[in-house]
Amino acid sequence: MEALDLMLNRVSVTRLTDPAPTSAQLDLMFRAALRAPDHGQLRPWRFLTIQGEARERLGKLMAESLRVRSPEASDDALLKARKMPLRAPLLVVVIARVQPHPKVPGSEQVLAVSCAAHGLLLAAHAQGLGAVWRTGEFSYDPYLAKALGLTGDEQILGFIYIGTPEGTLRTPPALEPKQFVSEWTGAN
Ligand SMILES: Cc1cc2nc3c(=O)[nH]c(=O)nc-3n(C[C@H](O)[C@H](O)[C@H](O)COP(=O)(O)O)c2cc1C
Repeated sequence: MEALDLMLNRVSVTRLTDPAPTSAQLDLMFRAALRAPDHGQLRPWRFLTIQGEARERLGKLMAESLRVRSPEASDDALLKARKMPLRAPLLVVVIARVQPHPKVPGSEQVLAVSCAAHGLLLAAHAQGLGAVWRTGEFSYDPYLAKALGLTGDEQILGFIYIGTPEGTLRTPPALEPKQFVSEWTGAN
């Protein structure tokens, strides 16, 4: 696939099914992620892959974390939480590990990890896989972060759901650059 075709046409895919990416496909996705721009080459990222039965364990943890956060959560809400990770054959948890640095503020480190997540999405699309970046309440849940082994300087930037697209891909929305871009000349 041409690089520009990829960048112009990537869309998120929410309806995902088996098969999961192969380990060779995943390897390429992570290699693309690791090419993210990275001020100071701090490599401020870490990723967890979760597939197969581990998704059920993650769903159990999500339901537990919801119960801890909202003891009044309904059975329906708990069941929904439990099933969330089953929406794709494989999930990548994107984790930012912000470290103190004299020249690179934490916000820039988070931006670098966010670029890495975009690299994952692009490399998934380039290989005919489908992927979608989700956050939601569980990305910010300290109980879940701890259960997943995150330390105090780490944060979840998202769960990337990856699999085989079910059905045809959406047409990307046509946005006009001129709505967002203007030239600054410095004159006047
Ligand atoms: C940081 C971040 C968090 C997101 N979280 C969610 C989410 O929790 N649920 C969701 O449906 N979309 C979420 N999205 C948006 C989708 O990933 C996707 O970009 C959006 O649906 C537009 O689709 P497109 O990528 O095909 O343009 C998130 C995007 C970003 C960048």
